[in-house]
Amino acid sequence: MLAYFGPSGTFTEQAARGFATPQQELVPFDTVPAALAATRRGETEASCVPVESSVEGAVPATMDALTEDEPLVAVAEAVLPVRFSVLKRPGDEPVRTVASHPHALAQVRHWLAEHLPDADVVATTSTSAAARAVLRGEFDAAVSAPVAVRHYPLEVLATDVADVRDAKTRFLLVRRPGPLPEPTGHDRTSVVCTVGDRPGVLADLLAELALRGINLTRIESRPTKDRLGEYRFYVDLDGHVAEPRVGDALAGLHRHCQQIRFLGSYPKAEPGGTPAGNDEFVAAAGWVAAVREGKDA
Ligand SMILES: O=C(O)C(=O)Cc1ccccc1
Repeated sequence: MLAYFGPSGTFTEQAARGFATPQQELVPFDTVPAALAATRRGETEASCVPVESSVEGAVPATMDALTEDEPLVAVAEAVLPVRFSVLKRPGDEPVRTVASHPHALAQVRHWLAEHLPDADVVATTSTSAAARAVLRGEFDAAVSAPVAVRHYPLEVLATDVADVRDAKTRFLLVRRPGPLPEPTGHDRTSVVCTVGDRPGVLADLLAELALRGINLTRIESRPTKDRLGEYRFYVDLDGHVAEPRVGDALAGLHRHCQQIRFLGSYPKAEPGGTPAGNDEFVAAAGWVAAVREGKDA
């Protein structure tokens, strides 16, 4: 069974369908923490959750839920193009309220200002939770994934709605810790670093990557929630922990962090980034090993 952030008809469901094996059952959960909790309890083999949007940045609910409680590790990622459909109940009633996930609302602000300027905008847990609520009569319209209309008998008011063309969202498939995916030469590694309050600590983290030629693809801070001004850093970098340079860099991060959590090494969904170029690191590690054994100098 594969858990996903639902209910039926979310963008996350589309991503989950891309990950699922033909015999794997997909199970929707109304929140990201609920989906992840089912995987932590072992009730589902894996969870598919949204992690990052090219327009709105990180999905805080996912970042928090991956850091709190028992560790889960990403084994795959997917990147989906995001365009919205606006759905309403059939009929001529005016649209006074529009609902959706905050990331969706942020991506259609201009469209709403132009086409539904008087409507109140309401945040829901997901885009399809908004469609479901429209069907129940709680709101008049929902900003949804185009597939939502297959799940909810609503009328399409508009399609292809997006203030930003070519918007994309990245999703992760996470499991309980176990064997890692094999390195492909085109991987991403994610970690969360909790650091103490001292001058230069962030520069120390970045130096571990820079001096090994490792490309940083994302760094985000989130409050630890323990004390005002105390943050965690979410770091995504090019490469796989099995590569000597990445392993060395993670060991370096570990030395600078009060806490560090490994969130996975997994194949990147899209081309780009720096090529691995690991040969000199492998050669160097081999030389050190030989020196230690007294076979080289
Ligand atoms: O609510 C959904 O459908 C999701 O999967 C989260 C989301 C919201 C907006 C854009 C992309 C993903």
